[in-house]
Amino acid sequence: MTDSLSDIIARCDFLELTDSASLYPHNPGTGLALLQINTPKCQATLALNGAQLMRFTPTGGDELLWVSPQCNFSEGASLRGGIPLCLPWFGPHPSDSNQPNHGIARTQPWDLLAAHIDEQGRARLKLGLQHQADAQFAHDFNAELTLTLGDTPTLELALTNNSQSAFNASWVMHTYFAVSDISQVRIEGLDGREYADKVAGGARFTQSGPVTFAGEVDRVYEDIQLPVTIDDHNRRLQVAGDACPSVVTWNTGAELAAKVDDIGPGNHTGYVCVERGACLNDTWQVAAGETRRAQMSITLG
Ligand SMILES: O=P(O)(O)OC[C@H]1O[C@H](O)[C@H](O)[C@@H](O)[C@@H]1O
Repeated sequence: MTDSLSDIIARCDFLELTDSASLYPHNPGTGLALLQINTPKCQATLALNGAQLMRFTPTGGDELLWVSPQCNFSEGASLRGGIPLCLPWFGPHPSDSNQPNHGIARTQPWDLLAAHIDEQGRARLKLGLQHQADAQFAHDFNAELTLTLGDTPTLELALTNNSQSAFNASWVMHTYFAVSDISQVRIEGLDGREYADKVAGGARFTQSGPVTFAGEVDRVYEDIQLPVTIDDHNRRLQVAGDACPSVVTWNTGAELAAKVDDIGPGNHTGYVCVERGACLNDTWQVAAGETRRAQMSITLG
């Protein structure tokens, strides 16, 4: 039998159950339970809704992640900020436009399966989601997300096909990075690579130089094996992936931000999404009974 959430929290003095009303008092929503993680190395906040890391602050350092001032903290909502996990499809559903964008994992309650401090003083939390075949996704699967929170965060995904036949799964770890000003941000490491431009209906272009943000940018790069770097004037962050060949770069720009309820006018300047996963031509085929694994890590420098 697995331990309950309250058993794990009672055992782990670095975990504390809190809620969005306490941590985000000005945000909309009916309220959401949040888990606060405090260790000598970092302070972090996790929503069990979506297994979504909302905040990550290295001790003595600056916050890594952005949460929209309009993020709707409600059960079953998609939370605008932090690191949503889009799974088992990225973007619109491949065949049914009535299904939600970006899959079902980000709006489901996940179970906290285990938590401990490892020998290097990092908090490790394992979360799980069981899906039974239904109208949204016609295969049983089990997803596990393991967060390792030291001076920097690492996220590992394990996806197991529990059904009798293979399925396709596209997914990304959709990180909202806090930036000083989007107009100053450059994403390095994609020069010369082809991308699908979602702003241009998926037309393909070749990246020239770093990605910059003078308006809406929504691009998917495939088969990227090396880390990409976010240069934000004040700091540089590396986003590395193991078995995360796709990179998505996204910011609404001013015009679209004003139309998106949970972003709002002017709020696009504070974030850049640099996402890693497997989508478009990198989509996973997961055989019956197979487990696929991937890892994303974020480091300074
Ligand atoms: O509004 P959401 O469903 O959270 O999607 C937010 C964005 O996610 C990704 O970055 C996609 O590439 C964008 O096309 C999408 O607009």
